[in-house]
Amino acid sequence: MLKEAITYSIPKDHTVRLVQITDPHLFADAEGHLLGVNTASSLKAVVSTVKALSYPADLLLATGDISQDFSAQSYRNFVEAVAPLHLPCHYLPGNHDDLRIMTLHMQGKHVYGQQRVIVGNWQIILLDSTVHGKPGGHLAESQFALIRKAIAAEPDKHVLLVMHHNPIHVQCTWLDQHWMDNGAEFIAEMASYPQVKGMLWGHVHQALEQTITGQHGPINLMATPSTCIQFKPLSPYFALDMVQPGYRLLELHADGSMQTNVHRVPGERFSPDVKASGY
Ligand SMILES: Nc1ncnc2c1ncn2[C@@H]1O[C@@H]2COP(=O)(O)O[C@H]2[C@H]1O
Ligand SMILES: [Fe+2]
Repeated sequence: MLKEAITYSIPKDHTVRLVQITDPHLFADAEGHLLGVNTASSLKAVVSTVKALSYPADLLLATGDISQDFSAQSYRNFVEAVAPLHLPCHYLPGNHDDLRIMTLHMQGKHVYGQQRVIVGNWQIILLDSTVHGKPGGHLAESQFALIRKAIAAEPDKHVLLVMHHNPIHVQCTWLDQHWMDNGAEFIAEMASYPQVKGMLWGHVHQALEQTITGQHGPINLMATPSTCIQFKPLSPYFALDMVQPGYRLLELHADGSMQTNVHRVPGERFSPDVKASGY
């Protein structure tokens, strides 16, 4: 059975505007640090940067690794931290999340863990790519089934697929061992659906944009920086990047095209421990 979608009544010719925030790695303790970065402070800086833009977003996507300590309080902290944006928040789990604790404590009037959103001329499908106890991902058959049913239920909507793990390699050897290990199958099937226009994820703590040619036209692949530490692109071994925490804005046009940009916190406030070799 396909669960009901959350539907926003926005005119079909309207451009849908999204903010994506990913990998905040929060702790119960507001003083919690990940490799030298206070993750509550860096998320707060990202939220302030988004707010300062006065971007007319329709909703917020939170794409996993909300917590670094699996605590109930870390999830409550997240809901409180993004409240100043006054946006409905749609979330999915990452490898550092516990979906049960997350579901219980990511609570708020407009906080949703449901897997489908219908907004304007678009259907956004939020997938669970996690594998219990593992940093890497895999897309289960149940998630493929969800996508097939969702597309069949709304064949006239353009589709944005959102997940935590990267379905393609990002060319960081150490990190690519933790990718979505059936990403190639996933991409091959998705490329056959005319509705699928984009795929969006977190996990890799860096910005990446690629366009692939689907059977019916281009598909945009997008990865987004974490709101805390950044991984150095194209590094064979674990290495942090000194660029600042960031987020992504997306404009989904009614004709199926999209525009998107990554933005970062201004200044040089956040400097992780460059000598770190992992976490
Ligand atoms: N040095 C390392 N080598 C391989 N994996 C690592 C290393 N350090 C951390 N990781 C894992 O790789 C993951 C990539 O991003 P995550 O935020 O999911 O969390 C990270 C850890 O689970
Ligand atoms: Fe992460």
